[in-house]
Amino acid sequence: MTENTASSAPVLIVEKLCKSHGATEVLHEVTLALRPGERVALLGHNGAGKTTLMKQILGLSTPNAGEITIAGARPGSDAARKAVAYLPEAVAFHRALSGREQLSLFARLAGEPRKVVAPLLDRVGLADAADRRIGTWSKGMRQRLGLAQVLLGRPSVALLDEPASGLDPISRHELYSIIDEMAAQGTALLISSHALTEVEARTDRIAILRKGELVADDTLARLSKRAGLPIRLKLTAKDNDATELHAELGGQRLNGASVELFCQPDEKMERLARIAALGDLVTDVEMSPPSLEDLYRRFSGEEQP
Ligand SMILES: Nc1ncnc2c1ncn2[C@@H]1O[C@H](COP(=O)(O)OP(=O)(O)OP(=O)(O)O)[C@@H](O)[C@H]1O
Repeated sequence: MTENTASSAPVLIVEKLCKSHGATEVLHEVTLALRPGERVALLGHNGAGKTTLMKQILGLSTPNAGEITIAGARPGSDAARKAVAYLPEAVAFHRALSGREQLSLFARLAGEPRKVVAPLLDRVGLADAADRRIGTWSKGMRQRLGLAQVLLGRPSVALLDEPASGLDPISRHELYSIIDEMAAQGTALLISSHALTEVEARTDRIAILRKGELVADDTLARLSKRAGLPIRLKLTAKDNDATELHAELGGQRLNGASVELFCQPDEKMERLARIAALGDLVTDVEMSPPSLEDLYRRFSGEEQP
């Protein structure tokens, strides 16, 4: 997130958006705003409505109620189409074209000069494969070409639907560094994902859709606080014998050598002071705050709040 992000006006505003397919309501009063440079993870179970929300933002489908504004424009208008870029979950390209030909075509459609194509192919790691037919490429390579297309128009808003799917660990790492670069240049990114550990470290905010309703939209730290999930403390005992430590502190013994305790964030310092007072009975303390996976379970309804 850029430094002035917090003070700038949102570039994407979704207000009380409702969408039904027949009698089924797929999105219910979804409200969400993204400021320039923000990276927001959009999480939710299969069928929660993530792709449907992106389609409404793109103007590919019309909502039943509510409003969307992209850089001041309505979805589907020329101004909005210029401002927003989309990487679909399954990227499809012309298999007979080479990567360079396909991206050149996109550049022409976007009104960009041909000279932007080679540096972009290089940026997404496709310089060597650029002149081979896309039909011979792996899924990960096609995904990278999709990312080059997203970068092409220097969009104000980028919607990435499962961008890491099909990518190997190194490519995933590169993907997130491209996402960081786009954010640093002011693009607001909405990134749908099931890869919780990845988005935990690489996004500024977490939005969770549950059966079409937005049940969480905040930073990981604030969501943790709101959920009141406990912190885990794992203590290693002197001489790998946890008998005395367990008698002092209670909790759960692990392999006879460690003790596991859970406490609320506001009890943490008091617990640590008590542990420190035990002197060399404790040789190590590991502290783990709740992970995004724990929070996701809580907010997505796998576990009742
Ligand atoms: N054109 C359509 N007609 C009828 N139902 C639809 C249509 N498009 C989506 N749906 C339904 O809307 C719900 C939300 O689908 P959506 O694709 O938005 O979910 P998602 O969160 O993107 O899921 P996934 O993680 O599996 O990609 C699903 O129950 C889906 O079956």
